[in-house]
Amino acid sequence: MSAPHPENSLNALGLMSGTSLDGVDAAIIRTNGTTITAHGPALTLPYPAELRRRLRELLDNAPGLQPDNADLKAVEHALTQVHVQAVQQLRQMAPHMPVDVIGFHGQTILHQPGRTWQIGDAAYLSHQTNLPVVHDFRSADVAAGGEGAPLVPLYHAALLHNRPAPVAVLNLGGVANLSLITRHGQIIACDTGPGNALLDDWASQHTGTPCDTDGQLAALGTVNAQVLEHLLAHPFFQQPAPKSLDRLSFHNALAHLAGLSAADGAATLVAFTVQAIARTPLPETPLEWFVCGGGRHNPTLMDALTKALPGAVYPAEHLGWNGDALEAECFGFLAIRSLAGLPLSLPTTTGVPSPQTGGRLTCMGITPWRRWFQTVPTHGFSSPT
Ligand SMILES: Nc1ncnc2c1ncn2[C@@H]1O[C@H](COP(=O)(O)OP(=O)(O)OP(=O)(O)O)[C@@H](O)[C@H]1O
Ligand SMILES: CC(=O)N[C@H]1[C@@H]2OC[C@@H](O2)[C@@H](O)[C@@H]1O[C@H](C)C(=O)O
Repeated sequence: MSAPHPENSLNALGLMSGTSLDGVDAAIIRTNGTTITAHGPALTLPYPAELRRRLRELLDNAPGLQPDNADLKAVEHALTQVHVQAVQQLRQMAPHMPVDVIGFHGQTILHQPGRTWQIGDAAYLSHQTNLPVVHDFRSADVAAGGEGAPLVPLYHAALLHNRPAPVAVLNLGGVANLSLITRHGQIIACDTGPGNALLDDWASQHTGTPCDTDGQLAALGTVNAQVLEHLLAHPFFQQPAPKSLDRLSFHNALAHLAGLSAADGAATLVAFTVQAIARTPLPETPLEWFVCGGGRHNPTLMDALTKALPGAVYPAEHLGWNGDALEAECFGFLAIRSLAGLPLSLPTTTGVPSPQTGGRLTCMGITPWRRWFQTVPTHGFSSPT
């Protein structure tokens, strides 16, 4: 299939609710699914503490839950309502970029080999916003034998198209993942290990704060080398890429920190995140690493990364990107790729046997698209009124 023409670009609003469970990231981009012709505004709408607590409870219980479970449905509705608000607020901020379509990731509550589960009510979101919604981005990849994650590498590659290779993007979310673009333009990707999720849990247990704000606790501690090596002995690190993780894949790791002071535990968890990245085998060594995701706000983590990684380490803003909005932008980008029938994943990003399309379209109120539909030859059928 030939690449879509830049003039066929649409304004896509991407929505991402990540593994940190902290809120919804929303961003607008203009794209044809290959190039990004404009970046619009972005915002983050935090979840109320009670919703965060209920989401965490869902994650902990997800393996035994039925899709029609009443609590699950209630949380899904509350979560979707926050997404609706995010869309409404962002549209008000961008009257110059009227939204054509929403890319809605939803919230992953379970991610295991052969099974990935995102909650979020696309029909309600579409109805409330009167916009078409592309969602369910991971199922087709998993059904075809892929990991279903990470999906952001094709967006990273689009952003990096004129950067000297080898070059990498590193996302430090609840889970960390990287994309490497090689000299020959190959896109290699995987989840690397924990990002901030364990550190968040540790900080919340020891200081009552939702994260180790500005890395202050970890900066006071000393890495326990023995515990660190124990953590890095997890079988995940022996698996070849592509590979992916669940928010709770390393949940038991905190038990290995028992007996450490709050500061030493935090320092050891920072080293765990960093060493998991530094030890990920890559076919080429990146000249530059561009770091996005909330972890780049943690100076202790960024300093440790800079020391451990070969090549220069920069926050995403070094290239003028918004490092808090990249994943949301990505799901706008993938929504357009889905509509254009372009792959969302590759054998080198998710392990899927061949480049894989994906996403599902839900249209409850398609007013913006009626104009478009009415221009399409109807072969004897009349257009909807
Ligand atoms: N000032 C800060 N100091 C330390 N950590 C911070 C700071 N700001 C954000 N973070 C970290 O960033 C996390 C949120 O990151 P982000 O929003 O990228 O995660 P996510 O998108 O939910 O995760 P994922 O990419 O795995 O889906 C917070 O949970 C926190 O750990
Ligand atoms: C199953 C799932 O939701 N995975 C997330 C998670 O958060 C980071 C990492 O693990 C990544 O694999 C993925 O998110 C991004 C957006 C991705 O698919 O690329």
